[in-house]
Formats: sequence, C-alpha cells, structure tokens
Amino acid sequence: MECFLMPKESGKFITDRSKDVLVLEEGVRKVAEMLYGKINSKEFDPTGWKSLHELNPQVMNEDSINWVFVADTLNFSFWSESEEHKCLVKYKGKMHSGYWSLCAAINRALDEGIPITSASYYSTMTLDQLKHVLRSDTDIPMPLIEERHRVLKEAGHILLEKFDGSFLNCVKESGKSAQKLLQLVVENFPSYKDVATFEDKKIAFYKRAQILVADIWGLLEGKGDGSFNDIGSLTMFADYRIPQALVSLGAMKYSEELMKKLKHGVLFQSGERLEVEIRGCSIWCVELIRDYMLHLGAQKGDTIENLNAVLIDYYLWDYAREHRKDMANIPIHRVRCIFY
Ligand SMILES: Nc1nc2c(c(CN[C@H]3C=C[C@H](O)[C@@H]3O)cn2[C@@H]2O[C@H](COP(=O)(O)O)[C@@H](O)[C@H]2O)c(=O)[nH]1
Repeated sequence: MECFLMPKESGKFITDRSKDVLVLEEGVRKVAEMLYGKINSKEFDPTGWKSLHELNPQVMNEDSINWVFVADTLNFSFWSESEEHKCLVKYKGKMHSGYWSLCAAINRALDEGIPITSASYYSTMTLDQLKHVLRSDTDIPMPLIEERHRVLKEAGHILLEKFDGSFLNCVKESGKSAQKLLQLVVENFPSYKDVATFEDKKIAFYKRAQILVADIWGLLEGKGDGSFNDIGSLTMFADYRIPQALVSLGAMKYSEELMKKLKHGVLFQSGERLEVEIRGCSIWCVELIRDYMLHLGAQKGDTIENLNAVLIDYYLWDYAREHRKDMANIPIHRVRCIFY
C-alpha cells in the first residue's frame, strides 16, 4: 500500500517549499479576527449545514446519508468558461449555479420519481439517463458529464458490493471516527483518491473524501452515527473557491507569474506544481487561521464549543459565494478533473 502524507502534513510540506503561493501571517490574523466575531453565529454551528442551505436534505435518515454520498461523488468542476454563460438548474422557481446546480438537479430528479440516490439505480444508469437528470436550464450543460457517469456507476457498484448498497453501512463501520471513515472512503472508492507528487513526496488532498465525512457530520449535527470524536482532524477542502477567498481576504498571495496565468484563464493540469501549491497553501492557511482563532479565544478567556477547519471552510465557501463580485479580481484556478 503506497503511503501518502495526510492533507494537514501535505499542506505544511507544500507551504514550506512553495514558490508562487505565499501564506501571509498578517493576513491570517486579520481573517481569524474577522471570523472570531462570527464564532457564536449559526455559521459556526453544525446545525447550520441544514438550516442555512435549503437544498441540503433536512431530515437525518438513511436516505439523506445516501443523498450526501451521491452529491459528494459528483461534487467537482462546476466552473464555466464564462460567468455569463453557465449551467443553471431551476428548482422550485429558483435558478441555481455551480455546486448548488448539482443539488438542485438531484432534488428535481427525486421529485420526478427518479431514484437517483439509490445505488441499485445509479450503478446501472445509462449516460442519457444521467444527462437527463443533470440537464441544464440554459444551453450550457454541466461540465464533465461523461466522467460524472463513470464515477457514479463505479461508486454505485462498490457501494452495492461492499456496503450492501447504503453509505450508512460505511459510516457505521467507521465507529464514529472521521479518520477511519476517510480511510474507508479513499481505500474503497477510487474516484475519491485525490493525491499528487510534490518534490518527490507523495501527498494527499482527499478533498471530496474529507467533505463527504464533513457533510455526514453536518447532516447528523455531530450526533449519533455522526458523532465523530476526531472531526477536528479534518482540514479544509482544497477546491477552487477557498483559495480565491483567501487571496481576496489577504491571507494568501500569488506571484506575478501565477497571477498572469490566472488572469489569462490558463487551464492547469491536476497535479502540476502551481496547482498543488495553490491547494496545499490553502490547507495550511486555514490551519493557521484556526490556530489563531483558538489563540484569540484563550486570550479572551472564551470557551469555544465548535471550532474546526470544517466550519471555517464552510463559512469561507459560503462567504465566497456571497461575495462573488468583490472577488472578481482574483480569478479561480481552472482545472478539469474529478477531484474538486
Ligand atoms: N472547500 C469547499 N469546497 C466546496 C464546498 C462545496 C459545497 N458545500 C456546501 C454544502 C454543504 C455545506 O453547507 C457547504 O456550504 C462545494 N465545494 C467545491 O466548490 C467548487 C464549486 O464552487 P461553485 O462553482 O462556486 O459552486 C467545487 O470545487 C466544489 O467541489 C465547501 O463547502 N467547501
């Protein structure tokens, strides 16, 4: 079995050697102070996963757990060439873009009587059936539809073979450990194995695997099968939105060289040095933000209930969605892959 540095250690290893992405101590402190002011808000409470997002399942049951598994199996690469022309999915009278277009499409299918969250169904779906489920309400389709079809069928077959067709069985096998569930996911579901090589070191980001564990924790509000005693060991999820937010907020900085490529909309390859530096530095940057928030709490003598990289990530991701316009001067890095 090949051994990879886990995401946290990968983040540190990459940050210490990064040439085109910098983590800025001063900016980290500024963001930590901004977030500290929100520490008692809904956003920093596990119940926020449902109450803040109407498209997320609102009932804590096995169907919802299988909904999360399908959503996170397909949770990648929603960005479009142009902000004006992109895939949009209309659900209950509202238009949804990006990751939320996927959630809207899943809910639309369920409303139409298509059992899209049942492994016995999606493990044998045809490409045309999936194209119908994920159909856009604009003339721009959801990106990577063939890859989505491949990874969804593969995940469905494995879930049927190894976990009796339900992700709840995988969660139960983890014995309430986030790290155990993370390992079960990356060892059993190949499309979740989000790894790379950086300066001859095998590193892991495990973005979709970590967010899958976190979304189960959020759905179950950290209770029952989701009471992971080690949820704090997960890092932020290295996607293409959080780096944009971190640079926009001044906690991270790109070199002139890298900025030029981003502004030209260069297509990066998954695993290339610049892309790995962006993802790795984002992980470490959020680790430092969390540490500084804990330091602020200790200084003020506050007892902080829930503070972990997961809730910081969720907050920053929602923040980036709400401040899309303010962040327009910091382009996302464009990659087409199944990992994020
Ligand atoms: N780091 C991080 N990356 C996240 C998420 C989510 C959705 N999670 C929500 C669901 C429940 C929670 O309440 C979260 O609010 C999607 N992504 C990634 O973003 C990209 C899509 O972006 P856009 O094109 O703007 O929709 C794509 O790479 C996708 O994989 C997150 O939370 N954190």
